Amino acid sequence: MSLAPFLALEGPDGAGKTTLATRAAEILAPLGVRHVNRRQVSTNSAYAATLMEPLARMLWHSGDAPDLSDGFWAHLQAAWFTAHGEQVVAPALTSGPVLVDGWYFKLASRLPGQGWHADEIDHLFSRVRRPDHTILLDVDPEVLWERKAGRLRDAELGMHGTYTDLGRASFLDYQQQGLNRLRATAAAEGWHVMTIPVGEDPDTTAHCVAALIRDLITPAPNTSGERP
Ligand SMILES: Cc1cn([C@H]2C[C@H](O)[C@@H](COP(=O)(O)OP(=O)(O)O)O2)c(=O)[nH]c1=O
Repeated sequence: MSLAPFLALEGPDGAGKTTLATRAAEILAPLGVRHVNRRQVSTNSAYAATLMEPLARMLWHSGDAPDLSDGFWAHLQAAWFTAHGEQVVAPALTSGPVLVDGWYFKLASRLPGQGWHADEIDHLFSRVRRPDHTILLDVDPEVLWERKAGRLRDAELGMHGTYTDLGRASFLDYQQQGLNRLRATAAAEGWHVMTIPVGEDPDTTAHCVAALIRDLITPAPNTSGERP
C-alpha cells in the first residue's frame, strides 16, 4: 500500500507553524489533508499514549531551568519524535496526507551552536520519520520578536545558548543563528522555502502555503500529449 505524503512546516519560534498548519489544512480538507499537532500523543495505541504523556509533560509543561543539560533535552526530543512518527503520523497517513506544525529540525538547528557536531545530530535523529516534503517558513527574527515579546519562554530567548543576559538581543541572535542553519539545511535537502513578507495577513500566507502543498501532493498533469 502506498502511503499518502507526510508534510512538515518548519521555522523558528513564532514563525506561524501552528497557525498556518491549522488554516492550510482547513483550506485543503477537500483533498484529505489533515493537520496533526506535533505534540499529539498516540490515539492509536493506549500503551504508546501512556508512555508519550509524561514525555510531553517533560518537554512542554515542566518550565525552563538550566539544571539538566542539552544532552538530556535532545534525547527526550529524539525519543518524542521517534514515537510520534511511528504512533501518530504513520497511522494518520493511512487515511490521507498529513501536515505537522513543526518537526525536529528546529531543535537540530540549534545544537551546532551549543557544541554539537553534525554527525552526532544526524545520529541522534536518525530513527525519526522524515517528512516527504518540508516547507521552511522564513520569517525575520525582528518580526518574531514583535509578535511574541512578553510571552517568550527562556528557552526561546536563548537559555540554552551562551548569553549572559536573556532579552531582545539574545533572542534576535539565537533565532537568527537557528534560521541561518535551517536555511542551509533547506538548500542541502531540497526543502521549499517560503519567505514571508513583513506585515502579510496570516490568511494570505495560509493560502500561499496551501497552494504550495496542493502542487506538491497533486500528481503532475500528463504532458506527453496523450489523452488521459
Ligand atoms: C502566521 C502568523 C502568526 N502570527 C502570530 C500568531 C501567534 O500569536 C504567533 C506565533 O504563531 P504560532 O503559529 O504559534 O507559531 P509557531 O507554531 O511557529 O511557534 O504569531 C502573526 O502575528 N502573524 C502571522 O502571519
